[in-house]
Amino acid sequence: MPEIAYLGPPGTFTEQATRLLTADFDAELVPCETVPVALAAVRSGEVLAAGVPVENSVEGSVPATLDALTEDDPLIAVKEVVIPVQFDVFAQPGMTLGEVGTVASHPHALAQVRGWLAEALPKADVRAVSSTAAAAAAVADGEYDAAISAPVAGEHYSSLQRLATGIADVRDAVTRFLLVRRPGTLPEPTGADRTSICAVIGDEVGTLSDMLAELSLRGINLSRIESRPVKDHFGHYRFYLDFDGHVADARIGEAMAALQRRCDSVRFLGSYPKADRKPASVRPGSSEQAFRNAAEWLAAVRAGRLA
Ligand SMILES: O=C(O)C(=O)Cc1ccccc1
Repeated sequence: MPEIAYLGPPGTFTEQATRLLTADFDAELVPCETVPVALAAVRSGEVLAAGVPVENSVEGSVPATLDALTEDDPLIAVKEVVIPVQFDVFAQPGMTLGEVGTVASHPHALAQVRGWLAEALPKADVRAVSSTAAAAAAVADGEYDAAISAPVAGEHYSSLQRLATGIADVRDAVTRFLLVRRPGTLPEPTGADRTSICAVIGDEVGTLSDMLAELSLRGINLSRIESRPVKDHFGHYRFYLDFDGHVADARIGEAMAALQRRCDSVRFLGSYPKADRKPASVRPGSSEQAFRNAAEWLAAVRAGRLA
């Protein structure tokens, strides 16, 4: 049975997402302490793939994932899922909110309950740990007084009591997760796909706008752009781009080839079906047929077949 790594321990949001990402095959889920550890297990071949959090509707992208995707051998995303995230508070039995002196969670979770913490636990010492379930496990071990975790953590750490539920500052928050594996055959285009790339561009006038123009000229919808520093080169950045379409689509292929010419480097991070299954809107001049017609026309011109 293929092994699939995820940000553990059991009871994380990433475990729930990874179960959905692997719902169509038999998989054994392997908890890892961090996202880089999970991705290293994919790179070394220890596991087939990993489920990782990539972006949250409130707190933005997960920097550890973006960095770990690009700072070593290439990996590609083959599937995405978006799940709602709600948070509960867990503590040892008998403890009241007023007695909580230390509260732990994943940094992304802490950022999404800032308002609640300020109101309900204004004096508590807030500790960032590797995941929401790691926080619950640490509370069960007596390291902290309270954990902010996924509601499902209550099933895994059953010695704990739930002190509060639904504490997120923004209701309806969602997080996007990717299933990532070593490069190989790509998922088939579905007409409702997303492509992710990471591009490094020079510190010169117009390079970013030229890069974006390659997409807009071909009617490609950019759904996310994010920059992260190239760590050993102050002032240089990697740009992470998500756009609608599959690398097998003519307009996407042409845009990627243009980016490869213009940018210092481009890393392909995958083409995979969008979680919302919304088909890409394609302008008439950018359709597959339009590209085929144009290629045939050009071939004819070059062969001297036109009057
Ligand atoms: O710690 C977890 O449970 C995770 O899966 C990471 C995370 C944290 C907060 C929101 C979404 C994902």
